[in-house]
Amino acid sequence: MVILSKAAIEQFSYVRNKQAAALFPPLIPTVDLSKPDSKHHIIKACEEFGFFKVINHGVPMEFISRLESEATKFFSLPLSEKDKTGQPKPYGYGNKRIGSNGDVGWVEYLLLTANQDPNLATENPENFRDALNNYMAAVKKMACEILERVADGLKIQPRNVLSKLMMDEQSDSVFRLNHYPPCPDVVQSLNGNVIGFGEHTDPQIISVLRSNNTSGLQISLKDGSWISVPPDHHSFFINVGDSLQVMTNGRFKSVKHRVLANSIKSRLSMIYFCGPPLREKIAPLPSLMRGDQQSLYKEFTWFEYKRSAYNSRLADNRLMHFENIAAS
Ligand SMILES: C=C1C[C@]23C[C@@]1(O)CC[C@H]2[C@@]12CC[C@H](O)[C@@](C)(C(=O)O1)[C@H]2[C@@H]3C(=O)O
Ligand SMILES: O=C(O)CCC(=O)C(=O)O
Ligand SMILES: [Fe+2]
Repeated sequence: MVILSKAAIEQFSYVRNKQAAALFPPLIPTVDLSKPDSKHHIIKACEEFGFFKVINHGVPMEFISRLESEATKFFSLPLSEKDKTGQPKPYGYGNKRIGSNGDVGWVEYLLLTANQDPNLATENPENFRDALNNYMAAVKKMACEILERVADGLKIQPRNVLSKLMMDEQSDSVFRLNHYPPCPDVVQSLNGNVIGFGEHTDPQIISVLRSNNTSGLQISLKDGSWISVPPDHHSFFINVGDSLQVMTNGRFKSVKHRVLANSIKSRLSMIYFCGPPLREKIAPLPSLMRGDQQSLYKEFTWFEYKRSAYNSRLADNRLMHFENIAAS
């Protein structure tokens, strides 16, 4: 067996990445929320990538930094302290295991409901809770604005047809803090990749992601190739989720994404998943359906979709079970 030196391994992964970058230059669409015409850019990005970056978002940097510092303090606690939060069922503190169907990754996380006061079992959780509430309120407002611009861009009325789902008191939104510690195995693995969070699509309407300046997030393009998303700690990234794919009858595609672990730097990300109320029917918006166009999906509620999603593995195609075969 040939044993490769570390330098040789690095050379391999450099060549691979260089080729990928040459073929697929970084082309993440950026939307400036301060621009009145941003709705057109949002629609284009949702159609082409199911993903875009948001600048001039209006979320105070102070809220972001405070939450980052509280989250860093939380993840620095001894494991026994973090475990007091309780295992994720689905909410709680999780370490390496993602969901309950056998997925694992180089990650620890805190998963919380976004609509109730977070249940934090640490000593003096007041500052953390306060930072979470301020951050979530500001991000929710921005997500609402984005969904209203989506409605405007799609020329559908009323403009809160999508945003009202996540603004509903009973919306089933989720908040997640992910911490990816530096991973020593990255340099030892042959292709230089260790999975932090395996490939998947998010089940909700949209997800609003912010991370520190450590790379790792990748999105899959329509041709199946992966591109790295350059980190930007001042900006947010929006993922189209499965529910929005259905509501647009497939015009927008939920973006497949994953996170690769980093050998040197830790990554901290915070994601707000905008979910509808459990009772909500998830179906194509009638005003988007032309003539005799049929729904690509059978009718289902968010409760039904969520139940099915939480019984699936990360990489599964969750919408497959809800496709309307008669329409294809
Ligand atoms: C493996 C799983 C984790 C997940 C529930 C699931 O069974 C399949 C969907 C996963 C996902 C991906 C996006 C979000 O991070 C998440 C909270 C969600 O709503 O769906 C996770 C779920 C989880 O970690 O519990
Ligand atoms: O941590 C990240 O940057 C992304 C994680 C993710 O996709 C998720 O939690 O659903
Ligand atoms: Fe995700």
